[in-house]
Amino acid sequence: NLKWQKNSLTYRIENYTPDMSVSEVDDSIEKALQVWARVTPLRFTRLYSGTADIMISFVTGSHGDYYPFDGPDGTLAHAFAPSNGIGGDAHFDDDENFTFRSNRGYVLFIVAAHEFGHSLGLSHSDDPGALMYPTYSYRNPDTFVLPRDDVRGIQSLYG
Ligand SMILES: CC(C)C[C@H](C(=O)NO)C(=O)N[C@@H](CC(=O)O)C(=O)NCc1ccccc1
Ligand SMILES: [Zn+2]
Repeated sequence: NLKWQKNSLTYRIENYTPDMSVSEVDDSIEKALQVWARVTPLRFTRLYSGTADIMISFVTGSHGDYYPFDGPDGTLAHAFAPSNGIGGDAHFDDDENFTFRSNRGYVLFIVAAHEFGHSLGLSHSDDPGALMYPTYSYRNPDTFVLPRDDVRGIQSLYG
């Protein structure tokens, strides 16, 4: 499944990292989804129970899929391409220090926006300025604008 066959998607935040407040996590996740919603017909609805298309969790080490996390740094998170079941789900390595906007630690909004790119069907980009470039670089969440390469990529799927 290259992409979702529907424009209305649901998400659920299953648990929280101790690194930030609940409202900071909620805000980071919501803004990360809006990054993609703004340039596509996609719409996201939050669920507080049951199974959502995009299940979001903070986990460490082995956590029930075949891709155990690796402690601090290295892999920060992973997400599964569109499909039913684990498809779309995003797991964040809670051995990282996630932050709301500081450049100490990893800005959750930026990591989440990258992961949701995968959740929607995007692979990594070789454009060093792209959000979907394989490695994290700090960007100010207050001034973040989705780079052109990412707009092109997502609109080739859902434009
Ligand atoms: C092979 C995968 C599982 C590596 C994994 C990733 O790309 N997740 O989407 C990851 O955590 N990559 C690191 C970089 C690395 O492991 O070398 C990363 O910084 N990912 C988060 C990221 C990347 C670019 C922009 C924003 C966030
Ligand atoms: Zn990635």
